[in-house]
Amino acid sequence: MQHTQTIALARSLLAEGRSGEVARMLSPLIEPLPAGSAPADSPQPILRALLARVRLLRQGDVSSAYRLLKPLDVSTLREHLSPAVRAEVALWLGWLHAWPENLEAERTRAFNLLAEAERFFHQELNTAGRCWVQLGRALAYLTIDEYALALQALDEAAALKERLPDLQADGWIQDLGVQAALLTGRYHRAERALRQLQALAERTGDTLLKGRALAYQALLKHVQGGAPAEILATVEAAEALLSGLVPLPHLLWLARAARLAALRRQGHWREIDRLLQRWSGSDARLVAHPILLEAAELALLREDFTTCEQLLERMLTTPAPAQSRLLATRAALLQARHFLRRNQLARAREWADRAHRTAQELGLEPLILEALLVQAQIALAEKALSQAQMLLQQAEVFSNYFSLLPWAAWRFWLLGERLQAEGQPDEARAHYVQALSAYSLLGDRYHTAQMQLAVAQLVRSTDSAQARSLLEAAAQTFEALGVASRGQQARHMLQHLPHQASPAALAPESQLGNVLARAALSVELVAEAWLQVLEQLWPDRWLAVFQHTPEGEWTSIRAHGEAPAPLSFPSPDKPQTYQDGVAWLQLRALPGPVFFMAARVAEIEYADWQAIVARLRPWLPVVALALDHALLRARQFGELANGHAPEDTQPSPLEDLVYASPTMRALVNQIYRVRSSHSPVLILGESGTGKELIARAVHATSDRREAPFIAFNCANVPPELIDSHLFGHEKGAFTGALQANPGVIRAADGGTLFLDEIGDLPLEVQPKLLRFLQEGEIFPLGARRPVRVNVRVIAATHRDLEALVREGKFREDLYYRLNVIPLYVPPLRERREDIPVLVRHFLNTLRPPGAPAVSITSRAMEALMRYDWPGNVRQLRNEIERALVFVASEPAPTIDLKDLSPVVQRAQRDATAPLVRSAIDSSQPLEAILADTEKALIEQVLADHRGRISAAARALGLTRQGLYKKMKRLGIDPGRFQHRRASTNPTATS
Ligand SMILES: Nc1ncnc2c1ncn2[C@@H]1O[C@H](COP(=O)(O)OP(=O)(O)OP(=O)(O)O)[C@@H](O)[C@H]1O
Repeated sequence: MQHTQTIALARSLLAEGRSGEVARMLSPLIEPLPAGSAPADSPQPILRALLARVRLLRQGDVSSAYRLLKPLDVSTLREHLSPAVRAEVALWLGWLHAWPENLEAERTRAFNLLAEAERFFHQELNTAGRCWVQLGRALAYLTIDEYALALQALDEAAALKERLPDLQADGWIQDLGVQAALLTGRYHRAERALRQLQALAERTGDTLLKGRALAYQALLKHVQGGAPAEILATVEAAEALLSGLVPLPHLLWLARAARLAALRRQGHWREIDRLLQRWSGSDARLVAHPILLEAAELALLREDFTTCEQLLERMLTTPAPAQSRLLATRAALLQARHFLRRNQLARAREWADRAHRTAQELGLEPLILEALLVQAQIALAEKALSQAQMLLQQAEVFSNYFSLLPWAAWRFWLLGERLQAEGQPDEARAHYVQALSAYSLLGDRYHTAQMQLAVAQLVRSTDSAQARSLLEAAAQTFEALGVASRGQQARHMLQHLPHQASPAALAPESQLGNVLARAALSVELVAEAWLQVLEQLWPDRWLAVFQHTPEGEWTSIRAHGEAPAPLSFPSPDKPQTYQDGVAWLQLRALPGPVFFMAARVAEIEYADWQAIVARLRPWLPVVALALDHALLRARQFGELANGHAPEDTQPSPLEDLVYASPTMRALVNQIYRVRSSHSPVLILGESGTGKELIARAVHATSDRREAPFIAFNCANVPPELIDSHLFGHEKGAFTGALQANPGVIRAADGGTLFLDEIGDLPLEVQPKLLRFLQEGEIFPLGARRPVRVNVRVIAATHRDLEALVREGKFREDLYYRLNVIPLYVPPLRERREDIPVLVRHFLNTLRPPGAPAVSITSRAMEALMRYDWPGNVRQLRNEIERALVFVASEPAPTIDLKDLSPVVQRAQRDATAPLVRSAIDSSQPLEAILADTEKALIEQVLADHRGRISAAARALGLTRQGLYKKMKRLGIDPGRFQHRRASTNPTATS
């Protein structure tokens, strides 16, 4: 067969994922290249590029791939090749320079080579080539710690891939997606990508992909607090697949990291010593940093401070071959914990601050959270209580992590320390007990013993029997682990315990932690454990645990005794209710399934029941955690294995709200935190940032979600009519009031009223609104009596309300009354990470039904990301809508730079002049460019003023007529910008 045919066949086999056959076919054809040159017509360069691709992607064999391509790694040589071969060679060389295990790699060359390849693929409309370029970029970004850019490149690769039948590209999109999601703390996204990766690995029989998927699964289980034994089993499976394949152990290291963490939790520290010893022998440079980090962690736990310090010193002074800033941040955190343990608090703080800064620069949430908690711990040791309190509050922004056991345990511990330092020993003990249970749920022996010590310290004078059993357990653990100083501390405390004549029997609930630790394997077991404890405290009654699914179904999970005949279920968002002789207690709240326990309680016994509930209250967070854990396991082991879709990351009430930035995530967390409050909310932010969407989200997550949401824009109603629109009027209340009108406040009864542009509320109406907020009553015009209404008010404005107060245009008392829960929506230019996801969202939602998918080039996306968006998300939405019209008639519609408005294009040109020059050169005459610019400018101003012609004309220095003329000439429809005006008529949504 001719080489040309062989190459064509190889390409089609590669697209089908049959790369093993390609390797067998191509290997014998490789010949040495003549020294110093590569003849233009030789098939060798392309054969080498294809084979290098297989060696790299299928076997992870960097050195063999590099041997094949190294002779071509000189640009003067590549210049002699045909453009297509040159692009292919540049692509795979780019990949090699991005590859984290390539110790000879120069990372900047990776980007140059990939750009070289992209130029050609772009001209040739080679979608497959462009997709592999984006994947190469994603890998390179991951290697140099640019995680947001890596996620963006992956999104672009995924969009290009939509039109390709390339299973291998699919595999890599998921593979790199899991890595990026794991590091940035997007665990649901990681789970989703992992499931797809596993399905693909199954379909293609690709062992490397299978092994990688298992390694990620082990890591995911670890960060989510999975049982150590299960983590170890997954790691073993991963190692069995990978070790035969991968000559360099960087990949294996992922699985090994999970193994070491599991062993650390189980207390098998000597086994860790042995493994580190073994692994450090080979490929020393590659794994040096992770090994040093692991060894330092262990030295710290053993309180061998000198070794710990030396190891970290060594690590911080040698640059790592990949992800060096990530590793340095981890090392800094460990330094901080190490100095904290030695009570050198100033140095500890220095390191923790440094780690916090770099974690923030990298945008890695789990590391930011870790830094915050270490900083809080240091502040507690410094007795800087308000500082500690502030740091712990900041950590609450990441509350979604606290449903995962490792974070929950740490948080309980710190809260315990804080309460102890504030002189609240009972509260502190409750939190330590929660930490203790969470650590034992995790199977973390060292920290369990540490919490046993902490609880014992607090109870030793009041309950020496409990203190004794805790101290004995702690001493044994510390001695077994070889942590001598802690063991001695426990023994010393044991010797000085006051003697108790007859040891009091252990209260049933104090065994609960241990029972739950075993029970967290499944929801049914947790329910059973809980019921058994309750039965001891409240014998001979009907007791049950129920689940309420998001679809609204109630199911009994476990029950003891006979259920009352007609059983009526409580409202799922009430933490505690008593109805028809049954007491209900919420065990786990939203999001996800809600759990309740029910008990038959006669009315006269209700007080006794409440006493039992009070006694059990400290355990409720632990039960909730055990349930969370069991649900997580069910997802990991059930659906992950058989490919079902789990519940989505974004809870459904917020599905219209699209975001990726940490600031927006923090905002969403805040919305969840205030969901059960009925206080007014004040949303501040520039025009078009999504304030109304946020208001809708507050409503949709609250217990008012079934009742109406009414939006009212104070700026769009003539001032003299606002009063009657808001508060309603009786028939004949004023001239022209031919019908009675209830007004929007009454229309929102039971639900939420959204008052947009509250800064425009006329001064005369303000006292009436204040009265309503204070009294919950309104006085419709012409009415004789006040009317009571139950409405939650959410107000929003883009104006500076404090300035309006100073200028006397807004009442101060009303401002304070509205500003109970302030929410701030940042402008889009301060959260550019949201732009790619918003763009994709609008590309999907704004195209007509049935129209083909539209993609976007990286140049266009880059321009969208650079532009400052004075009109925020609304302007971005208009921009995409406009571009979609331009490309609608293309067979494979793609938005390129030239399809964007000139102002946006300019943002890109300022950064990369040549790109825009080519766009202008290629397309239009000067008049057209000027017309476009003028059109975009007018559209932008119209967007900023929400279609108000007079205001826009003023801003542009035109008369109304002048503006109308221009709009007519340029084909601008002002109606498009009046979206908000249309929505001022009260609309009820539920
Ligand atoms: N995070 C987001 N995800 C999806 N769409 C968004 C997001 N933010 C804003 N939008 C869209 O942008 C447009 C403007 O949003 P919205 O009307 O909520 O802004 P606003 O801040 O209330 O504006 P104004 O201050 O002018 O009243 C809407 O079409 C909205 O759907």
